Parts: sequence; C-alpha cells; structure tokens
Amino acid sequence: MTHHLQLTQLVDACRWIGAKGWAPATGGNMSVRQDDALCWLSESGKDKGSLTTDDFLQVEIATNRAPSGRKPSAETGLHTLIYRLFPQANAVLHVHTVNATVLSRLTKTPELSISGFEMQKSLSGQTTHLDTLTIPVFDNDQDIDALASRIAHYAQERPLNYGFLLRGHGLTCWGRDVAEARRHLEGLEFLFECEMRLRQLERL
Ligand SMILES: CSC[C@@H](O)[C@@H](O)C(=O)COP(=O)(O)O
Ligand SMILES: [Zn+2]
Repeated sequence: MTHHLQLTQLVDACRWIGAKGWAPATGGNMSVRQDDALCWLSESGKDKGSLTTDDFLQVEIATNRAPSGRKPSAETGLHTLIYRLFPQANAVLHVHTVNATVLSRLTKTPELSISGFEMQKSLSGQTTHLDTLTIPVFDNDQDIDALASRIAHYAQERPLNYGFLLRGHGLTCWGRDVAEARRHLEGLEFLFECEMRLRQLERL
C-alpha cells in the first residue's frame, strides 16, 4: 500500500490535542512515518498545540539521527521503536493528559486492565465491552534508550496494541494512519476518564 506523507493531518491532530489541553506547556510529541527508513518528528521543546509543518524534522528510524541537525523530540527513541516494532504503525501520538498521568500512578502493577465499557470498541480489533483491555504501564525514565529496551522486551513477551502508559508521565499511542491514532487517543483517554471517575465514586 502506498500512502502519502500525512504531515498536514498530523499538524491538525496537534492543534486538536492542544485545544483539548492534552499537551500542556511543552509536553507531548507527535510523528508520522515516511517509509521503512524515515519518519517526521516534532521538534523538541515547542508548544505542540501550535506547530506547523515546518516544526517537524526527518529522523532515521534505525538510528534516531536527524539529518538536518535540528533537535527532534526528547522521546524520539520511543517513536522509532514503535515504527521498528510495528510495520503497520504510521502515526504516533504522545500526550500528557491528567487522566493518563494520574491513573498510571494509581496503577501499581505492570498493566492497567479495563473492562465493561462500550468505548473499548473505539480501539481497532475490539468487538465487545466484555473483553478486558490490557494497557502496559512502564515506569518513567529519563534514559529513553533504557525505557525503549524495557518496552521492546515487553513486546517480545506480550501483545502490545494501541498504546502504553508511562507512569506519572503520559500516554503514547499509535495507528495505521493519523486518523486511527487520533481515534485510539480519544478512545483511550475517554476510558481513562471513566476509570478515574468510577474509582473516585467507588473509592476503589
Ligand atoms: C514538559 S515536557 C517534558 C519532556 O521531557 C517530554 O516528556 C515531552 O513530552 C516533550 O518533549 P519534547 O522534547 O518537546 O518532545
Ligand atoms: Zn512526554
């Protein structure tokens, strides 16, 4: 399948994320795949809600190098890991939502389990609220290479679909295209919000 570079769709997604308040300050980073070898990543340190296509730079998926010499996201190594692990992933969105940040800290186990919600079907392949959705929660780390290798190790042992949480940090999710990555982000964020409210009300 040939696909044109989805940079315009990604810029639109960044605006939407910014308007939702899901990338406060300079939090969050976003990318799209160009091909097997290259992706386009948001430049480090910018407000991700007001990016233009000029704020994305080409990065080598195998090496994390940016030929332009500009500085790609601090979390480049997580985006390129996803492109290496999943050939069908073509867009990656990383956000710092309050729900992802708090729920990942409330989850003391290596995985968050979610069940009983119709909105689980917003995630590709999910067909019923009766299934249990498993979202891994990795301890945050400022050493992105170390974090990437922990995630890669998890993916060798267990299915890793849609996204993962970084404890006390945020959510990283992906899709076949920007539209699917957006749907996964919106679906997961809705589920996190519901889970948070249920826990508050039930005092779990
Ligand atoms: C307050 S931003 C913290 C960053 O280290 C990181 O977590 C992040 O999401 C944004 O980093 P960036 O380098 O701009 O892509
Ligand atoms: Zn982050």
